[in-house]
Amino acid sequence: MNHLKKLVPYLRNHMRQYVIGVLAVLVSNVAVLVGPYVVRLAIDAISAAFKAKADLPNLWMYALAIVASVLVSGGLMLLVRRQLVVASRQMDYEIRRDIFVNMTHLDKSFFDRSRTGDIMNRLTADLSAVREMLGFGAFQGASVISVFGASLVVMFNISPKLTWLVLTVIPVMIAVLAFLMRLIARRYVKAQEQSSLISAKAQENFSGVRVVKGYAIEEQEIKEYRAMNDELIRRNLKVTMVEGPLWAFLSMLMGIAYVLVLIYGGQMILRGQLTIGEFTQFTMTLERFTWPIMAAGMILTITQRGASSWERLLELLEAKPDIKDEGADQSIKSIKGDIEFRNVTVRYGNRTILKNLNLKIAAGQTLGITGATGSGKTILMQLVTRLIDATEGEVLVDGIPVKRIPLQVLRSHVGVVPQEPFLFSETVAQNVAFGVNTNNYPEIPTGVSVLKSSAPEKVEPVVDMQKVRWATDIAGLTSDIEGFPKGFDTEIGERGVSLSGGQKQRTALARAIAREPEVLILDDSMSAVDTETEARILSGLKKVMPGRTVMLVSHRVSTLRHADHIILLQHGEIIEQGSHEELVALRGEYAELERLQSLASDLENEKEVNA
Ligand SMILES: Nc1ncnc2c1ncn2[C@@H]1O[C@H](COP(=O)(O)OP(=O)(O)OP(=O)(O)O)[C@@H](O)[C@H]1O
Repeated sequence: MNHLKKLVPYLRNHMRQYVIGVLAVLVSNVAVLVGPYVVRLAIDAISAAFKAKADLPNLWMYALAIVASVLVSGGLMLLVRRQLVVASRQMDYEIRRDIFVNMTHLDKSFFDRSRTGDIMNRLTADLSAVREMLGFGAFQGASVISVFGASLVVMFNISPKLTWLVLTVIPVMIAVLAFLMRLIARRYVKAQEQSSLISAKAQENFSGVRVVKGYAIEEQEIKEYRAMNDELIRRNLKVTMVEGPLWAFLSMLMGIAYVLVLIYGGQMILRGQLTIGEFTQFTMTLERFTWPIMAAGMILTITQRGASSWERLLELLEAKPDIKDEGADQSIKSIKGDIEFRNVTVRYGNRTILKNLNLKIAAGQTLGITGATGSGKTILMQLVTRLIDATEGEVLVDGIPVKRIPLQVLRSHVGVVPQEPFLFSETVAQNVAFGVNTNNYPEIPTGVSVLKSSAPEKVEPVVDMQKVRWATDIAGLTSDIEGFPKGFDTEIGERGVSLSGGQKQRTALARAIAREPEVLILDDSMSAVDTETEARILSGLKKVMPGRTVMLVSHRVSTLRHADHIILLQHGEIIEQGSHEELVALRGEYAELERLQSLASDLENEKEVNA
């Protein structure tokens, strides 16, 4: 329950709404009890008139008093909803906003470990459970306490003996509730975990729909999805199986209390210890009194669910990035592009990915990197933007250890085109202009009430079409775009489904070029582009990006020969390095690669000629 304390800052922001809401609940519930009291007065007045054979009292006054109490109580309940339910909606937003902001600062390793579907489930289902606890739960909780207290006072006032009789069933109820609630909480968490797995499965199936269809494994996926849903139903039923008997048992206990009151209360009337009016008021109040006991179970369920869900959300809200910006020298505003790897070793567990690597790239140089799959090429690139940090040794940019350069500065001056491009569901132009002019977005405040912070100004993304066109020209994409139905304004579906692999890669390349970065990293990012187009793009790049450092990963010798210096990685170590000519002359692995690729290319040309 310690983690619930972490909700306090959010609640504190809405203190006024909670105070007004809870006060209104109290007054409303006291007003409700006025009804039975007026009924008692009316019945006793009628009985007295009947006994004295006098005229009937004016019943209109009683009726009006009952209507007035109902109106006051109903009106206040409306006010309660406006305060507590509105506050819970606002906190729902505040928590979601804070989680979103925190998550955008987490690094790659967190997302490597997490499943998107699970995160989405937490941000929807778990957040709803927390909202329900903060709004409906708080509202009902305040109601339960006030109705319970006020009815108890009224009942004691009418007859302490009858009240004690009713109270004999309470300890049994509390014991049963306490036992079953713990069971419900455990089973609820298991159901939520399964629900997350299902969301993750659906999300992966939809994003990977081409693989699923390509392998014709729809039936298998449907079967697995069904089995997972069956398990969810089973787990939810296990929750219901406890909840069902719980309500039945509580109703039975309250039924017993009613029977006791009827028998004993009836005898008290006959003995003249209680008037009929008092007895009626007692039973009517008892009806109100039973509600909190029954509702306590529901509120505990809501609270248990909310608390378990909040714990799951805290994992997102409190996750800390492994790569931190502390110790950065904030006076560094830009970089030039000299890169050095000094005795760099990278390990994952006991696997060594890069071994004591030393390498220098002067600003403006193009470094070619090749090596078998899994030899550590991508990891080497990721060290430059600090997507990961070296386990041992140092990476330096302009002679400064990367840890001392603010992350924002480092990353905004390095353009990365990853192996698998990711495009957003926006227009081609917006996708290319994605990383340009991001500084004019106001920072989203966190940890503050939505009521106190003004809504962030709407910043329309300004697309500098001249720059976009310049970038797509270099990336060899302009003629493709002009062939699209709406040119640069063509919407790209989720993950760019309407583009070919090569077009997607070139869009990602144009995006990196548009930022005019000091360092450009191309991680095998033109594998789907034919060699001729690639050669054109690379020589175009050289012309427009003089003085900029390029790191070029490729398996193609035809690509690598554009580099000033080439390294060949094997199991995380540089086994050969030099210029293209030097490496060919070395007659090592690189020369063998070149020989095989020229042979393949000659064979290809021969085939074309014969055809
Ligand atoms: N998060 C991780 N945890 C554990 N091992 C990892 C992680 N990321 C990468 N590796 C491992 O590090 C090694 C190097 O990976 P890297 O992606 O750098 O290979 P690569 O040379 O770029 O290969 P490819 O040409 O196939 O892209 C691989 O064996 C990979 O399995």
